Amino acid sequence: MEKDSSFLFGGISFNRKKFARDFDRFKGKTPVDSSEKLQFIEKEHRTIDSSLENLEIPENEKSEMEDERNTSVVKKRKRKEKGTGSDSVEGFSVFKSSKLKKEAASEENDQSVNELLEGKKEYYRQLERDAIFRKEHNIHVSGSNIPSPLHSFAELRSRYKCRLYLLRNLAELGFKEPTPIQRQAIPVLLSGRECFACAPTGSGKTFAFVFPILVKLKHTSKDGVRAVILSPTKELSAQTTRECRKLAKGKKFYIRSMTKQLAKSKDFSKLRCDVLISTPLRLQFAIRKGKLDLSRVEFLVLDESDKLFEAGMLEQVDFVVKACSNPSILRSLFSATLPDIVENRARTIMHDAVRVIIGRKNSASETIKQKLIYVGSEEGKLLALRQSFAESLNPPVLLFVQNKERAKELYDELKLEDIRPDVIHSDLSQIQRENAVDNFRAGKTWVLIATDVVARGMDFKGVNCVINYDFPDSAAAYIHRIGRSGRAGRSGEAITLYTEADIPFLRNIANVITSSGGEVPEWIMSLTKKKWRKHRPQRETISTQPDI
Ligand SMILES: Nc1ncnc2c1ncn2[C@@H]1O[C@H](COP(=O)(O)OP(=O)(O)OP(=O)(O)O)[C@@H](O)[C@H]1O
Repeated sequence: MEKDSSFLFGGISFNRKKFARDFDRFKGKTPVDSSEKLQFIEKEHRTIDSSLENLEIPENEKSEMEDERNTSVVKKRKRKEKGTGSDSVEGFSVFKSSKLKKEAASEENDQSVNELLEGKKEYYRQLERDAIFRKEHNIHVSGSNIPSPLHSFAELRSRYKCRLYLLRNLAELGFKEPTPIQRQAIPVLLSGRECFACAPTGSGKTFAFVFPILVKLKHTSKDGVRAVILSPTKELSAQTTRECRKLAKGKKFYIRSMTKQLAKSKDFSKLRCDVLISTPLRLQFAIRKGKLDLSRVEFLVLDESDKLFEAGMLEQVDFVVKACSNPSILRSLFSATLPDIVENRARTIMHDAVRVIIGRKNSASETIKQKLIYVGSEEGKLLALRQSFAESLNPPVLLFVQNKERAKELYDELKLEDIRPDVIHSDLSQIQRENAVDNFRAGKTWVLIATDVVARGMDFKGVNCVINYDFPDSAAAYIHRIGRSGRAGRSGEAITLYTEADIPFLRNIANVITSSGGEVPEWIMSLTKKKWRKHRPQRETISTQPDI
């Protein structure tokens, strides 16, 4: 391989030093006499064998190449047997000169070496094609033996024998081609590899993990839970359950969300469940109290994994991970933000995982137009908001505040205005929260005031604008909040209001804006970057009523 072509292999870890002999072999040293030729051929076989073991050949290609090799060995054996037969013909073989025999053998061996070299060249060509394709789709990978990315959904049938019903359901959903994360993460999981995946908000991560589960489960079983998907919130669990059922339509799988009621079951032994979607807390509760057995779980997905690894949930996640004790379990982590600390922690529980990053790690979706607006003080926020709504209100709009108290206050301020507002936070009952989500989805409410409880994973189609009424408390929170708009390639808008108290943290958000192609005033970029500690300053009460 020439030096100048190696840029194509970005993300593929091929150790040139380790395989120096392989490179040398392609540099054109050809043996001359036949004994040297035979030694060369034997060496070829040995090196190619060991190379096949060490190189990053996708499993399917590896077995194809091995098939090819075996066929050539069988052919060779047959030819040899044929040759032995003629040797036994009396009066003929005895006159055959040993020189002729050697030449014939050498020709055969030359042919098989050529075949092997051609196989290996084809393998390199495939690597190069994969690298070009990944580059085109902004897919970055690391790990060994990484399967080729998908060019189309149809390939799922030819490469992984995916059932027709799944392809039909994809077509019914209107999905014409895989998104970048689906192109790479689906083959990784279907090849039986564990996976860390980081891709922008709204880029189709849900189907990237649900699809392989449904392909692999094939049919329903009475053997207990076979796949577990952990989500940080009940809303997201309910949404993932719905998406999973959509994809499984027409097939009798038991896909369940761990509701409060279900978690209280005394006995799970008779529960038919193929895929279980839950928050860590409810699952921990069910395992402890209801003796839910997860020892046969074959797939474990940690969705919004960085959130799941935060203090407060980590212990419950750890409990669930331990309960999924099947030694051949396949684990995967998905999020739009994957800090190094989470990756490092996760590596301790994963085996030979493939890392798939779409675009730049921890960055916002490029389809969202991001703006920063200075409002001076808390009072200025309400003024700016009312002015903006008066000028143009393009619903649906999501308004984020920093805690439930402020959500209630802002709702009280806006509830009588002609903007059809509603509110969602953790003090509401499950039914009230579900209604708030459903009404917003159905367009019955136009402005939803929310805490970070709906900042992650929620797929409200067509949210035109996200307003950070209160400055987010981390770059990750910012990325997830604004990611409720601009989903599945649509455009969106995100406005972040900031006061004097927020200025020290502006630079961190500005970095996210610039890395996703947005523009930020020079003075903000020259601020010193401050280490985030949850930025939730004490803010004045939201009210236009004068204090008495
Ligand atoms: N191949 C596809 N073609 C078109 N649309 C798709 C495709 N795959 C998924 N979608 C749609 O894209 C939207 C966003 O997908 P999804 O909710 O999985 O995003 P996500 O990457 O998980 O986002 P988040 O990080 O916010 O959780 C959904 O409405 C989904 O139906």
